[in-house]
Amino acid sequence: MVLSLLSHSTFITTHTSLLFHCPYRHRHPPHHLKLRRHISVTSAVSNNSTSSNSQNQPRTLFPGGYKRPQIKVPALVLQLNPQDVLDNRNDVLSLIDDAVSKNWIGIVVLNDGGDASGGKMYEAARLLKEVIGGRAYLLLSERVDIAAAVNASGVLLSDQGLPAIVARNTMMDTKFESVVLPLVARNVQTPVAAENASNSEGADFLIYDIDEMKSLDEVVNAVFGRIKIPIFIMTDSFKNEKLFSEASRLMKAGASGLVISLNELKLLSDDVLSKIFESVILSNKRQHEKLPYLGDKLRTNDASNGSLVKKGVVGFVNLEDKVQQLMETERSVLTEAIDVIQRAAPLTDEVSLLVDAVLQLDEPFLLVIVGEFNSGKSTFINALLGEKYLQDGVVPTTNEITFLRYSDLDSNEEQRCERHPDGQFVCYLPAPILKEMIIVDTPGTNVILQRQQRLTEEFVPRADLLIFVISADRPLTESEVTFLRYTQQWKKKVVFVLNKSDIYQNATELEEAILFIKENAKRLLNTEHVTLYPVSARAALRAKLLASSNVDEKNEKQSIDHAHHRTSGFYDLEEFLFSFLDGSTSTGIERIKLKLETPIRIAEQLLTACQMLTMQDYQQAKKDLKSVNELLGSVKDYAQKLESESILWKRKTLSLIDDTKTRATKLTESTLVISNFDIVTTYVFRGNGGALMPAASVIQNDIIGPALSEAQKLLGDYVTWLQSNNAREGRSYLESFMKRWPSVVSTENLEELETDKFWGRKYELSREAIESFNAAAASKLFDQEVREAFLGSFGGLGAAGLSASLLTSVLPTTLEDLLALGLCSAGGLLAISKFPARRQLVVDKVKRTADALGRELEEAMQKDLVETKESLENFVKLIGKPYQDLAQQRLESLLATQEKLTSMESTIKTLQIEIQNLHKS
Ligand SMILES: Nc1nc2c(ncn2[C@@H]2O[C@H](COP(=O)(O)OP(=O)(O)OP(=O)(O)O)[C@@H](O)[C@H]2O)c(=O)[nH]1
Repeated sequence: MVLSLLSHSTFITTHTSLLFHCPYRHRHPPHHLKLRRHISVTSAVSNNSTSSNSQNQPRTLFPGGYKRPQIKVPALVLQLNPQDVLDNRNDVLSLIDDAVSKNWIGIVVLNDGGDASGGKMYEAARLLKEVIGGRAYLLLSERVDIAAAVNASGVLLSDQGLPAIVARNTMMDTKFESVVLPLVARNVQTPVAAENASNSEGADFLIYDIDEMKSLDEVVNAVFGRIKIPIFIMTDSFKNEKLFSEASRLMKAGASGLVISLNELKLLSDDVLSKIFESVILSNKRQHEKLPYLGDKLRTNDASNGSLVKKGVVGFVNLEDKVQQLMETERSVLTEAIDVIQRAAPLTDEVSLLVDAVLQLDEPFLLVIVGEFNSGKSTFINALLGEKYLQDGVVPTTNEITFLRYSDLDSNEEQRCERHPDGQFVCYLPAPILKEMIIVDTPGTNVILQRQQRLTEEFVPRADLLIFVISADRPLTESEVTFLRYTQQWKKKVVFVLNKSDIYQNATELEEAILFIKENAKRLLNTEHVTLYPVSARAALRAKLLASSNVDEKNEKQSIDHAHHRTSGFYDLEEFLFSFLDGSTSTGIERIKLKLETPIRIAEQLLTACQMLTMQDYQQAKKDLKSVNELLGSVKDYAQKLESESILWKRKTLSLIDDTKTRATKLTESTLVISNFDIVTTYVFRGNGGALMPAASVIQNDIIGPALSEAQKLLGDYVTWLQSNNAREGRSYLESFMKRWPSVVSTENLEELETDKFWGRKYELSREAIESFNAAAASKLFDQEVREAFLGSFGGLGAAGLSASLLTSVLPTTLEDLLALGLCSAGGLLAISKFPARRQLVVDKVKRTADALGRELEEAMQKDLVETKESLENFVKLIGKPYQDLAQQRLESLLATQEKLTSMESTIKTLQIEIQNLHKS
């Protein structure tokens, strides 16, 4: 299950919420716009890090921070001047709309037009943006400021223009809510400039200006093969009649497309264009090479495009059929999207918005009336309905979202209002307009009661069209502006109603108010077309009521005439609404588009939010995995530390052995002296067996005995040191894991981990080694060696020879021994001359025995050390493994989620384009 780890109840649980951008967030808790869910997050570094992350929301979620816009290739880039747009706007915009809808044009570049003022460029850009929508990218030449102001997709910089990074950062600063990087393209004329722009600058695509077609070969060789970003070719040398062949040639050679002017666009027939594109798609290998760079998404896009097309969008003659088909496609795509969203963020509350919106696809259009309290919403709705169905008044009257639906009641029947189990308040009224649409009355937006305000805000995403009622006595208040901005987060279409316009003294006052609202709304909504109707809802209602009442004819006529002049705006608005309901008009198609787009926009927002959450989780999971790996890896450091500390223990042990060796050697040397008459005679005559001789007793009692017990103690301490070190480290690892990931290293799991084996383990080879060294046996051996040395030398001499050695009692050294013996007994000389060698043999034997013991101990100590280290490593691996596996799985599942979200976004985008092209069917 995707994010299954997140639901692991015993993980550290942090409440994380992700906000859609909400203008009210500083004023009250924006609970309505939270993507609420509980995320169980693990943090190895700090358990608090996640909660603080969630508070400082990252600006983005995509690797490297932002999502890169994808450039469709092959495509045409249309480059035009502001004046081109402004001079003949309707024709030009419709031409562009057409070309964009057919997918010929992927990018529109608006030049700064040389002497064109910023104002003109801004105006032209807004018009273009409006007509293009999300179907193609709009880039402005050089003017980063205007690009940011009109929310264009990016900028085209000249060869000498701003550095790409500066342009990108400037745009990003102004588009802080966007997770899509602005596009930065560069105009180049030479291969070197092209390479610089693509490599070091990081431009997204290039427009290559070729002076002469003859330099094409140079460009092909030096540029196309080496530069990976899309390159669109611009040249004056296209001859219209030859355009097709030249364009095909260039694109087959590797160009991503051509830059064309408005005039060229006018001349290019669909036929020519489709031939160019087909020939390129069929034969251009570079196209395929580019796909990996452009990302899998493009391929998915194409695939989903194809699938949408296959599903029958193309080929419908009848708009209704097409709408029906689109709706079905949309329903199935969105049902899948709901599934993807629920899996990606299981506790997302807002998914219900999408569920509702999908269910409502079949429902009539949702016309939602919003506005501040007391602006006249209820009166306005009553006027639309032609009856005083709703209460009006100066105190806030609407506390609930109220759906007004059509019902076939006869006029005598009571109107029926009921609260539905899902919390909706629905009133069934017999007003004819409700046959075509559902009107939704909402609580005023600046009410002191926050609940009502939130209700309205929450409802905004579901609206197909917002009627924003502004009261003439306070046109565009600050809170209205804030609310308006918020509606744009959901990209809602807004129609303004300036109500109570009867309070203006004269037409000039009214005109001024209209101008003021329109100008400000244009800026706020970033659109050229602001629809505003000045009305007097009260007068319109009165007129309608009068018309339907039984007053005498003369009065009636007077009243209606009187009302008419005050309510003409209202009739215009009604006309607009009726044309809106008529699918055969352009506003009617607009309504269908809006209706179809409502769930799409919700899905878009939810998917973006899910991407953010998933990215946060992904980063966290990566940190977790890194941290568990580090923790596991740190055992090696510990082992190294243990190893180096153990050297001291070994040194101590070896030096003890060494001391003992020295003392034993000395004793041997001092014992094996001929002048030790007593000793010699005792050894020679006592014969084998019996108690140890004094020297051997000294060896046993004074040298080996104490040394052994000292060594035993030392090695005992060493073993304890190893064990306690291991126990301490093991426990500390266990605590670390338990503290950070209590669910994984739970006490229950521990039993399974058989930690007893770890804790109960003893490392005692060294102690065993020393204990197996037998002091008595060693002393006995020494005794024998000494005796053999004496016997071998003196055994055959007899008493005479031996007595001669009396002389030597005063002579301390071996040489003197020999000299003395030589003088006294020439016959003994030969026998005795071998004595020093024998003595040396004994000494060497003592040394060898000591050295062997030293080596044995050292080896045993090393083995104990290695076992200790291994057992700790195994233990840590054992307790860390479940988490390591889990963290790894989590990472993989989050990656899979990201892929699904991205592919869903792509499918939805394609669908959205289909919807936006609806008017072209
Ligand atoms: N002068 C004038 N007053 C109007 C007009 N329309 C409504 N009013 C008055 O404005 C006040 C508020 O009208 P409502 O229709 O209750 O306003 P509302 O926006 O529905 O109020 P809430 O539901 O409380 O948010 C009432 O006293 C209406 O009579 C109009 O066109 N002209």
